[in-house]
Amino acid sequence: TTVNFMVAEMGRDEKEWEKPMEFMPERFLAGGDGEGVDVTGSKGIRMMPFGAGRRICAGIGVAMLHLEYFVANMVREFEWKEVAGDEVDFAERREFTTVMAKPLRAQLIKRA
Ligand code: HEM
Repeated sequence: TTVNFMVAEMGRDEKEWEKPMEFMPERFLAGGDGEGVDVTGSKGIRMMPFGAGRRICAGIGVAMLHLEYFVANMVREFEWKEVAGDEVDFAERREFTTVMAKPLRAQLIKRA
């Protein structure tokens, strides 16, 4: 039989996450409820962006390394701002996938 895990619902579980529907990336920093969260599913599963078990993403190591490297460089090199009058809206909008009602239109300013 097919068992379908509702991965998005894991991230909305109030027993696991403080204010799950709020965009709080700082929750993954020291002291936050997501500090050191195991994304491989070897200790427990609170989120599984790369799947889990035998068919877990084969690129998890390279993906985590390069995403951190990429984001760190983008933040170090540029100041990120919303375009005035075109602010982000995190509400969900259904398209083929679920997307943000108004995604970020970023204005990037090169840091001095
Ligand atoms: C943020 C980036 C990425 C995310 C979120 C992601 C996520 C996933 C997910 C959810 C699966 C399915 C796991 C399952 O079937 O249970 C998967 C499979 C896979 N991913 Fe990724 N992935 C990412 C980047 C990469 C990269 C950079 C590579 C290669 C360099 C890669 C290679 C693979 C391969 C080969 C599989 C198939 C594994 C198998 O079926 O045995 N992924 N990935």
